[in-house]
Amino acid sequence: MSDKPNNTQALLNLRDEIDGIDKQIHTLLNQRATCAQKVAEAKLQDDPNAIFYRPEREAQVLRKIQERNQGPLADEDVARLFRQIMSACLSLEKSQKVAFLGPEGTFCQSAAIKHFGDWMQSMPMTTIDEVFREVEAGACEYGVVPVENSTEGVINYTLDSFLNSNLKISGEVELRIHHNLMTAKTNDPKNITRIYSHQQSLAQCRKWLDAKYPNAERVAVNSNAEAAKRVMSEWNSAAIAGEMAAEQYDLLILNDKIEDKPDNSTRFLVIGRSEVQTSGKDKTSLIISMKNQPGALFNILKPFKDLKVDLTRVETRPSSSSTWAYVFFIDFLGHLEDENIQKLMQQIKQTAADVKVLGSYPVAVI
Ligand SMILES: C=C(O[C@@H]1C=C(C(=O)O)C=C[C@H]1O)C(=O)O
Repeated sequence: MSDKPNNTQALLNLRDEIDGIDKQIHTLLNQRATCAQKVAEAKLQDDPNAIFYRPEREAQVLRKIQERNQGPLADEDVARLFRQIMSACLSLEKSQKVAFLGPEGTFCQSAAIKHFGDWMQSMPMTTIDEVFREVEAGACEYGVVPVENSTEGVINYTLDSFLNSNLKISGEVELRIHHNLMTAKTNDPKNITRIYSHQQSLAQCRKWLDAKYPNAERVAVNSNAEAAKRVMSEWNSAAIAGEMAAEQYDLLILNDKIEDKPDNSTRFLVIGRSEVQTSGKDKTSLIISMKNQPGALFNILKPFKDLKVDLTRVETRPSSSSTWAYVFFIDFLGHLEDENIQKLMQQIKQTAADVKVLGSYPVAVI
């Protein structure tokens, strides 16, 4: 019998129990990974050009995890763990190249990692247009682009990119956005006279900046990560960016969570070249151009009411075809394969001048 105090023996016994559980988890993880490899073989037998990433199936797995979770781990935490397990399993089937609005350290990269896990190959692009082009050209399987922020509203450039693209929406990611003021570790905060960030981030922190740095010059750049890169070499500058950018560029966070609205979040879209099957809890996005006649908008929206389809977003954008003409970006709950959505599409196509389906995809799970 050990002469150590009783609680140490209890501790050792519990650690032995954890070792036994880890052994089981380890065995099961490799069993699961072996299954995923067999799924990949089955996919290839069915179609030599098989698509390995199946967003609908991943959404179903994550929903089941959350539904049956008994704790003590929180539902979202367990789902994030399984997100990483699926990411590792998918990488055994085929590594996924994912383009995002870079450079390294942007919230867009954080959204890509949240959705695809750590095993995907993230490829930073300079502009949203470049993300679209990389996926269209087949250089990347998927792309992640920002589409709306809870404070600043919709990101028009992303919507406009869909007007001239054949890409489909494969998924959506919601990310809580915390902005931080950061600077090079060698800088003296008292010398800050210029603050860099994306124009959306400057706008989301406007009140804080007005209060703390009313005289500092505010310079909008392509992305928050680019802002972080710049201040590495400027003694009198600071950047507003995410925690990931501070780590990426070894910067000192002077003030954290400086966004004016506490629930500040950004929604990102996952874009790809193929359609997504139904997951059981989906969303569909369309671009609709209307005939220029009285009641045209009413005629477009009436079928949604009649068929009880839940509209989640309606945005208007100038049409690229003619001056003063508009198109509508419409999101609603349901999948194109659903019976009531098929009825809805028939009625919309009768009244709209043109309908472009951007895709049906799972509602964001985590
Ligand atoms: C195993 C599969 O392939 C991939 C991996 C998945 C997983 O690890 O659960 C789920 C969907 C796919 O992205 C599958 O399609 O079932």
